[in-house]
Amino acid sequence: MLNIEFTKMHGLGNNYLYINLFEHTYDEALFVPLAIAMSDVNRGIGADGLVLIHQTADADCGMRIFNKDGSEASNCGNALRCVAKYVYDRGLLPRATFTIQTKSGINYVSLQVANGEATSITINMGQPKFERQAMPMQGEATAHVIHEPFDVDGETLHMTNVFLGNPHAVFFVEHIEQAPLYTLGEKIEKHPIFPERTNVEFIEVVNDTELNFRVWERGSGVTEACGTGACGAVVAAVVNGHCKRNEDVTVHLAGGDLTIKWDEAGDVWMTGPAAFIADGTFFYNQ
Ligand SMILES: N[C@H](CCC[C@H](N)C(=O)O)C(=O)O
Repeated sequence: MLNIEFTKMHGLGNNYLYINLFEHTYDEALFVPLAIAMSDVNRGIGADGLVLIHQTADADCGMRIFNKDGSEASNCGNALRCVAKYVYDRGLLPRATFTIQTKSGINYVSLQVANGEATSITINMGQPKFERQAMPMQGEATAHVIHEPFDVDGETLHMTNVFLGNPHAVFFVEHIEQAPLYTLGEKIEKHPIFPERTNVEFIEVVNDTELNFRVWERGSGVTEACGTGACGAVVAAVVNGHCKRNEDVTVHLAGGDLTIKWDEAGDVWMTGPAAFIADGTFFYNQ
């Protein structure tokens, strides 16, 4: 049996189990089954997935994220904010600005701090891509998908695709509470047109600086919040003429609000909270 020390944290209710690889070393083959076992709410701890905090020569620290089905993703906005809070509050990186490496690149982080704790975290989430090949999505490799008809389960929706280190299929709806999250979320996630699946976001435009948002996440299902998804939603809203570049947009997710801006330089900025829930030991029977 392996005793696995972990910290549970959440970003607007999107909760992960964090393992500090600055202090522990495990076999690489362990992480996928461990993500599944620890995320299980009945026989494990219960979470949306597993996040590894590790050292890297390319940035001040590194992060890997596994969804609760064990699939590894290349980026995670809520986990980035939680990792930033973890390494600052626990003294691994006692600085208010630093970089975190993910599989999709290097993210610049700046913290608002009070009494030795990070109270709000701002992250440069990089520049969006729109080509089908980026998602990836079948069809003409360099084509963009902006408000295009998309047939699923006998319905025709209009889809906008945005890649921000991970794929987002974004759909605008009249009323967010009527979004077909549970009826179509998984069908879109696993649609054969997406060979590596996709995250699925439904957006209601409140006005040009406010969006209501719900998400079906690849590999985790419905979650309270999705940071990369909120960034993708704002980018999709701008390219569809609902919001403006270089303006703060408030995204109302089920778990709370994020402030997102797609600036003139092309970078997408995300600002929001992160919180500790518990420290613990998981007794893992391999
Ligand atoms: N399910 C996502 C990873 C987690 C992203 C989300 N939790 C966020 O905060 O960005 C994927 O497979 O691409």
